[in-house]
Amino acid sequence: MESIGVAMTTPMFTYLEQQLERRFNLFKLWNHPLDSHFLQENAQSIRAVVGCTKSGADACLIDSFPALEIVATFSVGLDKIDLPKCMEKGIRVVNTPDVLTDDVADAAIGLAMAVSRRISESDRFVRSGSWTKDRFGLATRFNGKSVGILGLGRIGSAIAKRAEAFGCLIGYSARSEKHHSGYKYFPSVLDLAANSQILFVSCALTEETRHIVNREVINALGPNGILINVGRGAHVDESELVSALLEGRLGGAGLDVFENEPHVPEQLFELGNVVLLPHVGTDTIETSIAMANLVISNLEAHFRNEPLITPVI
Ligand SMILES: O=CC(=O)O
Repeated sequence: MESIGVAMTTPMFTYLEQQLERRFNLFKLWNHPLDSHFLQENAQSIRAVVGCTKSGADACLIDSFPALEIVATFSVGLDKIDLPKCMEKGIRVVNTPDVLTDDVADAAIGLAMAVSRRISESDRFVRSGSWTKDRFGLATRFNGKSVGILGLGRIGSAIAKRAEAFGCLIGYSARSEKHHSGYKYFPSVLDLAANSQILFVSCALTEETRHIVNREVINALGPNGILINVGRGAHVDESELVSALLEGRLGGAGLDVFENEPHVPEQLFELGNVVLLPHVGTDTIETSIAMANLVISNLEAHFRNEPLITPVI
């Protein structure tokens, strides 16, 4: 397979780069301006694109490679791939589901715990020397809270399972009711938020779920409510979130994702009731290796004309 051109859109994980380099003719696109010279020399040999949450395959990139057969994303999220375009051109698409589910769910619970028990804030209190002069105030418990989950897919279900172990009462919103889950279904996101003390966002980003957490949903969650987002930044109307936190209309937030990564609204930096992560929900060594291996196995299967392991299209 050494002669097959594979284009990686941005640096994502050194191990993945090394494994791709061993098997394919790897083009690291960040080292090559996508100019006419590069395309003239290489476009015909590039049969696969490997993208990620930062940089996937938009219509322009897809059109640049006329021999493109498959797009593999080093992520479960598909929002950086022009799926209709891939469908139209008969380009296969694969992602990395399942292997990352537990780590994202762990990160979500970690954020909920960090916000409710004020863990990051109390860590800063100790480091700054404030403990020698003052007492740290009270937090609120995580266990036993009513939890709402937006999207009861693989990750949402893993969050629910963990929250259940903490004695939380689970409700969810999803496109359809999952009768076997045993959790309370809320057809309306607004009702879910009104009945939750902590709202987790873990659905896929689509046109229907963009800004699904809007001003009304935030207000329904209320001044004691906590929002946890491990989905995508665009699930939440970020400027509404910032003003709700500044005005005390929302109790707190734990965010792994933002609308314009890596840029985060600076007003959030001043708020103690907010915990901010740099989109690291999947970033453990174990999961990253499993994701990379899945990308490789899918590409190898494709080029051997074998069934794809995790096909999207
Ligand atoms: O955000 C992470 C992913 O989509 O895998």
